[in-house]
Formats: sequence, C-alpha cells, structure tokens
Amino acid sequence: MIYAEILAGGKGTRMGNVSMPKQFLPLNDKPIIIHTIEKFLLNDQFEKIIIASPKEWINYTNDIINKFINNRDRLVVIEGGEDRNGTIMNGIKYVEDTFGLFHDDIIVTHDSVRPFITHRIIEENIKYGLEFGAVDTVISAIDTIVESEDGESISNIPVRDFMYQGQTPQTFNMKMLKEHYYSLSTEQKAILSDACKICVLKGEKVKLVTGEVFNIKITTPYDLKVANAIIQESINHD
Ligand SMILES: Nc1ccn([C@@H]2O[C@H](COP(=O)(O)OP(=O)(O)OP(=O)(O)O)[C@@H](O)[C@H]2O)c(=O)n1
Ligand SMILES: O=P(O)(O)OC[C@@H](O)[C@@H](O)[C@@H](O)CO
Repeated sequence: MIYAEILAGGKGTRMGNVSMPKQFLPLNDKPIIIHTIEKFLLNDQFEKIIIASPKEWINYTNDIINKFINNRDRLVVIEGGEDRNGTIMNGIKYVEDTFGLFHDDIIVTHDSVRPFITHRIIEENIKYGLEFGAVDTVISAIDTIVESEDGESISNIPVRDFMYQGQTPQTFNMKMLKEHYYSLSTEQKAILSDACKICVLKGEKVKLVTGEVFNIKITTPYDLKVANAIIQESINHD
C-alpha cells in the first residue's frame, strides 16, 4: 500500500510571534496546510493521507479540513511527535495499528509548510519509493556550501557539483525506516536534521528525485512573503 503523511506537528517558532503554528496561517484564500493537502488529494494512489498535528491543534485541523475539503474520506488527523522524526514514527504506528504493516508498504512524508509541491514530484517519489525503498527530493546547491566546525572559520568547502539542498517529500519503506530508527542510539537521534539521515547512517541507498526551486519550506515571515508572491504569480498566469 502507498500512504502519505503530511507533517504538521511543529510549533513554527521561527515564524515569530504569531497566534497559531505557521501551517495554519493563511496563504491567499486558505490555510497553508490546506494547499498542501489538496496537492496530495490530486493523486489517487494514496490509500490514506495522514495529517499529524500538535495535540492541542487536532480539533482545529479537523475544522479547517471540514471547511475547505469536500471529500475527506482518505484523510485522517493524528497526533504529531516531540520532534519531526517522532511525528513520522507516529504516522507509521497509525498505519501498523489500523491496517497492519506489510513488506512493500511505503510512506511519502512531506512538510505541511511546502505547499508548492508538484504532481511530478509526488509521482516520482512513489515510483522510486516502491523501487528503492528510500527517496529524497533535492535541488542542486545554488550557493557554494561552506563548512565550519566552530562557526568562526572555514573547515572545508565541498565541491559544489556534489552538493544538493534537501527538500521534501522523503519516501520510505515503512518497515525498513521503523527498524532503523529504533536501532539508533540517543546520540545518533540527536543529530538527525531529517529522516533520510536515518537511512544514510544505516548504509541504505537513498534515490534522489529532482525537486523545484519554488518548492520552498515556509519557515520565516520572509518565506511567507515569498509564498504569497509565488501564488500571485501563478494567479496572474492563469
Ligand atoms: N515535532 C514536529 C516538528 C516539526 N514538524 C513539521 O515538520 C515540518 C518542517 O519543520 P520546520 O519547518 O522546522 O517546522 P517547525 O518545527 O514548526 O518550525 P520551527 O523550527 O521554526 O519551530 C513542518 O511542517 C512541521 O510542522 C512535525 O511534524 N513535528
Ligand atoms: O526542522 P528543520 O527546519 O531544522 O529541518 C527540517 C528539514 O530538514 C526538513 O523539513 C526537510 O525540509 C528537509 O530539508
């Protein structure tokens, strides 16, 4: 089976002093997370689209889904985890408890705050997820990446042609990811900035899918302005 999980368990602290987690802020005519959910609903391969929200925002998430989405049969809202990978594990647990976990089951995980995800990126994540068991969505690094271990001076400048910026979706064979995640030490878990690193630490091959420059993660107030500009641009082209 093919599942999707929209990760909305965060608090959005870098968005500054706003009344609600950033995934619920309006973007044009509806909340950011609704744009994201609608993109996933366009794909009919998903058995279930799991939305993981902070516990105290679960009712609100259901309310806005009821308001903006006509047919919510494939949607379910669950509680997010303490961190992003904990949220992914809650999604896998939901599947295991509800449908059982089978050998070829995959989950396409996506940041709720990347509303500009495209049909092509989702399709390629599913295709390669089934084939390889682990997929990351990336774009070529635009800036040169400078590495500094102490934050004071350069320790390395990797060859830019080998550097990419990680986006989402990230897609995984669920059994594989779960087993690897729970076999990591606390120290290893502490340095995970995304779920693909779990696979990398365990020596799994992770297939790359090409993302889009506009598949941005809305993190700061500036990103929200950029997102509004992207929406405006697409409306003007319609
Ligand atoms: N415990 C968590 C933490 C984050 N996320 C989700 O992961 C995505 C990317 O994370 P990020 O942009 O860092 O979101 P926040 O953690 O909410 O932001 P901040 O770090 O500024 O607080 C977001 O959609 C966020 O809701 C999640 O599902 N569960
Ligand atoms: O929570 P952070 O913004 O530090 O990291 C999360 C990101 O790594 C993750 O959301 C993906 O977008 C991959 O880049």
